[in-house]
Amino acid sequence: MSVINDVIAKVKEKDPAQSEFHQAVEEVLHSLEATVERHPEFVRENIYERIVEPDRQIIFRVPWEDDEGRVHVNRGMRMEFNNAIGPYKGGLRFHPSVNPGIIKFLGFEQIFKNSLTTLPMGGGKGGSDFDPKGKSDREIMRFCQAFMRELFRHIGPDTDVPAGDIGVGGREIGYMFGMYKKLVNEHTGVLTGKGLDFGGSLIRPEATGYGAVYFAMEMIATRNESMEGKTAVVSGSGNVAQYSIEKVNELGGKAITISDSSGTVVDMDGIAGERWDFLMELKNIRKGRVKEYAEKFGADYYEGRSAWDVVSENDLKVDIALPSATQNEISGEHAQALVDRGCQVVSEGANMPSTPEAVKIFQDSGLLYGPGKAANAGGVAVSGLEMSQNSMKLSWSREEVDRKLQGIMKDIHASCLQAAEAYGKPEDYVAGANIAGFLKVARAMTSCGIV
Ligand SMILES: NC(=O)C1=CN([C@@H]2O[C@H](COP(=O)(O)OP(=O)(O)OC[C@H]3O[C@@H](n4cnc5c(N)ncnc54)[C@H](O)[C@@H]3O)[C@@H](O)[C@H]2O)C=CC1
Ligand SMILES: O=C(O)CCC(=O)C(=O)O
Repeated sequence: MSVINDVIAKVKEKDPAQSEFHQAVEEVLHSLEATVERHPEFVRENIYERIVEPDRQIIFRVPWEDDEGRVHVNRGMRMEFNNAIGPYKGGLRFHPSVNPGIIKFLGFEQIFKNSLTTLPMGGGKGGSDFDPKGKSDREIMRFCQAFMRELFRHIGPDTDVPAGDIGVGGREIGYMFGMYKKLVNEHTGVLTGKGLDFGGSLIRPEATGYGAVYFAMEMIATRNESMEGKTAVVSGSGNVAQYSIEKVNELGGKAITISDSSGTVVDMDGIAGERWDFLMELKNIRKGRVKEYAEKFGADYYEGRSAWDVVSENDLKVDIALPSATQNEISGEHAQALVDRGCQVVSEGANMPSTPEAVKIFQDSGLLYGPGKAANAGGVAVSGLEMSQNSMKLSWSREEVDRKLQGIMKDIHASCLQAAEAYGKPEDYVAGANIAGFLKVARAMTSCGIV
């Protein structure tokens, strides 16, 4: 059996129920086949097997009290995956679907994504099966405090620096930061995505969405095209979706969809101006459903259908797809429908939103497909810039951070293409992202010995 197949078989044997983790490992390791012959030192040091095993898996109880005085117990976790090139870094997800396999897939992806940013950050991810939907602000605060009462002993500005992900935004980061500060009696950059008044960076909220659109622009530019006049289908309506839409509008494109777990809105007039402002208020302040947007502006609403179902079932023209909700949201059938509707670019704001069948269809069709670990790296890149600003005890202007973000996305795009070319997979962004992200981490692991 090849080194790669042997490692994949062991991963499946050890944790048979972790399908998302298997999926992420298979995708990355198959891309790395090309590195095996060229780097006997990585085989000798058994880097391929070492990199799929987290350094540490922390799982803990989170007891909290609701507004009626009832006590609930959720499960919290933090997968500290790999710190070869810097402190563990990656978000926290609060969603009822959270389990160790999902957090491991996210933590594993984060290793390569963080390496691609060129900033010194290792990979980690965490979260809880807590469901924020329908909870009062005080309940969210009590949950975040209870979560941090255990997590604080495992993290630190030079050890592990969490941030947001699904269900965790500025409000939750604020509550967790408050509890960390109370427990440790230190005001340090232990979390990113903080409020601007207490150490946050300008552009961090925007960074993942803006970055995914910057990455899409880099890809389109290889075909001498631009965003001007392009129609974009966006899934989700949270942080990543909101700022992807804003950037598409700013660059002369038109974003026509938003979705949540209840359904999808199609607004052929474009989600811009007062409509985008309404979305921001609806989702970030009132925590309402996208259906209200359709009611307010008379847009079409498809109950129980995802953005990709709607594309498949209707004759929607699509130039650009920006999946920004969750893993495996795009099936093979959805992918085929996108290709059939003329989609030219897929830039993944979400982590692993395309199933392996979808990825194959995208790649075989010749469409420009930017995998999440490259396309959505702008969020963690600006988190890295927040860490730098915290260490230096200064803050950069909006323009400065955005300029750095654009430079990083451009460089990630170039490194993907260079690595793909160098390892015999020209123009393959999946292979390029995996190989470029891996090489730096593998060299660091080799240099640091067997630890
Ligand atoms: N926030 C960040 O900086 C980064 C986020 N990501 C990824 O982007 C994606 C979206 O994250 P955020 O916008 O931060 O979260 P969010 O909590 O702000 O928004 C999540 C959105 O996805 C939708 N969603 C979640 N689960 C769903 C499901 N099972 N079915 C349908 N819709 C669902 C929600 O309704 C919501 O609109 C996730 O895959 C996340 O891992 C990736 C890189 C960085
Ligand atoms: O900003 C961060 O540290 C984490 C962002 C994140 O969770 C991700 O890139 O998926």
